[in-house]
Amino acid sequence: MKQKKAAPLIAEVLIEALPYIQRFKGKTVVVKFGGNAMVDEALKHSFARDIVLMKLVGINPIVVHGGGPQIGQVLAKLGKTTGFVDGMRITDSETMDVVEMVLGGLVNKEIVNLINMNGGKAVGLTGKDGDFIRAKKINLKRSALDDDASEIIDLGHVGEVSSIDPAVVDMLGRSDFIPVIAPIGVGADGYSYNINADLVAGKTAEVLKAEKLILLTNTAGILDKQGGLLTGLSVSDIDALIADGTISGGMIPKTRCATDALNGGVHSVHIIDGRVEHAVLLELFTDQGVGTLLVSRPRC
Ligand SMILES: Nc1ncnc2c1ncn2[C@@H]1O[C@H](COP(=O)(O)OP(=O)(O)O)[C@@H](O)[C@H]1O
Ligand SMILES: CC(=O)N[C@@H](CCC(=O)OP(=O)(O)O)C(=O)O
Repeated sequence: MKQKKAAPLIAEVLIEALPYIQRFKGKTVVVKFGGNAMVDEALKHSFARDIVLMKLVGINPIVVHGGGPQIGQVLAKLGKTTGFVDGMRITDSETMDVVEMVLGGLVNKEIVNLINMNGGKAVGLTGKDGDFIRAKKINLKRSALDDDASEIIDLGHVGEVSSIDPAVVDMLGRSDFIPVIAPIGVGADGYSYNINADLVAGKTAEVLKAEKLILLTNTAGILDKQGGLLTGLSVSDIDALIADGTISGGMIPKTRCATDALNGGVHSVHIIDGRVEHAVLLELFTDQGVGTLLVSRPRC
């Protein structure tokens, strides 16, 4: 039986959420669910419930998902290995087929199903649906920070977003539906492109003029070299942390997309710990928030 004295606490929590619900009602929030955050069933359900609750209180959640580890598992079963450069998977034609099957099929439909099982109405999309994510082959310089570097690394079918048509996602989001987007784009040549999910989330947030972009991952946020949590970071702080090697691997595209989104008008970006139950609700509706907050300018 529930203890009676918990009731004032519940009321307190709900009241704490009220100003946030009022502030975010009618606003779009893009939530990126990273493959590393999809670690166990309970967490996946808590994520889905958070998304459903957001929709019910009048926020417009748009889910963009990853699935890097899930792609890796299927590739391993097929006896195939792939390398990464700056957090991007080198993607040959065979790997692209696996990426499309895993992201557009397995992972996308799992998330759609989870949201629907928890009372939402999710609709899964890849960038091919309605031709809404146009992609082009990514040109990665030998050093991501060196604009003058002449050597381009060929990552195969890895793309970057050339444009996003917001119409289909906007239409779904304005109705009862919750769009769930797999990060696959289509080129002018009709080929599929494997796009890092963080990049798709950032561009989607920018194009939809989202209030917030929330990136769930498998760390407490951006950590310093001693493992301490960093927060209140500006675009210039991020550049410095990449240059000195504090930010590396998969955190590079994540922070790059975050800074692009901030420069593109998204109000705030949060990198939060997807291993914590209800991390999205804790970030949105509580005074303390969680994880790393990124802002466009240094805070005074
Ligand atoms: N400074 C940093 N702070 C936190 N994580 C970092 C940092 N630098 C590199 N990383 C790595 O980035 C990973 C998150 O990126 P990624 O594996 O692509 O996750 P996701 O699947 O959530 O997109 C972390 O698990 C960690 O290994
Ligand atoms: C180009 C590139 O690297 N694409 C990613 C797409 C999935 C992704 O981004 O998944 P996470 O968010 O779980 O890392 C990949 O192939 O793994």
